Amino acid sequence: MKESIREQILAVRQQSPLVHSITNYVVMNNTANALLAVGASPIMAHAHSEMADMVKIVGALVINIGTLDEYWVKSMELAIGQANTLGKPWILDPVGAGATPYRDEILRQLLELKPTIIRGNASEIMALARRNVATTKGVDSTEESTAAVDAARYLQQQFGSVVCVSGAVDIIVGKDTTILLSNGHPLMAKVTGMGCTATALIGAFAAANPADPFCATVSAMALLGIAGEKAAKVSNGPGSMQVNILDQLYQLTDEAVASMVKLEESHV
Ligand SMILES: Nc1ncnc2c1ncn2[C@@H]1O[C@H](COP(=O)(O)OP(=O)(O)O)[C@@H](O)[C@H]1O
Ligand SMILES: Cc1ncsc1CCOP(=O)(O)O
Ligand SMILES: [Mg+2]
Repeated sequence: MKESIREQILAVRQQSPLVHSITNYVVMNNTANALLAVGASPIMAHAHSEMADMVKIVGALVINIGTLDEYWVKSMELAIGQANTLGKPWILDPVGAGATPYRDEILRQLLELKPTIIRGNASEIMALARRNVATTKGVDSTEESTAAVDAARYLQQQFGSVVCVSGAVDIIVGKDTTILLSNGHPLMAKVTGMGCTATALIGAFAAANPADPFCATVSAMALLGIAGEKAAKVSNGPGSMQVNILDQLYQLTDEAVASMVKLEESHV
């Protein structure tokens, strides 16, 4: 797996894939900068009239419901329809799942379109699977990622998606394999849009490596976690952390990621 992570990082830098995001107002700038820092190319667009043409020219589509509304939901459906027709990977970030009935109903409809990859925090993944949802706190998790493993497995089996639950430990659930990554730093959760950034980077890795969405997800999460770890060492708080992560995403070599990754694999 470590060798595959190295190859995937190099593939993103060599190919510089174009990633289309329909994402929320809060994180547009952060995620565009993170995509550029890893060597990918961002485009954000949501006009109905250009969705089908836009998806034709991109390598992957990121759907993030953070600040959804009725117009944007239609944009999402048009873009996903085209991605599915063309066999391009699309990644769902169920921001705030469980917060309101509207959000949950839209997510139910989006799940039927079978995302290639789903990435959310534990509360969101549990709400998405409608499992053990005790509490929700908007966009932040009230649960540890380990509490959402059953929910992630359920989603994987039901919709065929690779499912990533992020948190102190990132858990990536594929058809036959589950990988746990223990990189990262608590300061990452103090920067808004860190989860959305994870999802955007997964988009870049899935675009460069469409044949292996599981490994693409592991690679993106490993890179971000290690960038967070290194950034935290030179940051004074959330403000400097936000910019230092971008520098680390830009500077980290594939060798450094392979040597620093804390990865545990289970075949279940
Ligand atoms: N306590 C923590 N320790 C280490 N890494 C963390 C921690 N909390 C979040 N992260 C990292 O921050 C990124 C965003 O994850 P998370 O905070 O779960 O997403 P969201 O912003 O959607 O709630 C992931 O790369 C995750 O590994
Ligand atoms: C605060 C907020 N409100 C709507 S979207 C959003 C950003 C959430 O970003 P993340 O899930 O990456 O923390
Ligand atoms: Mg989130």
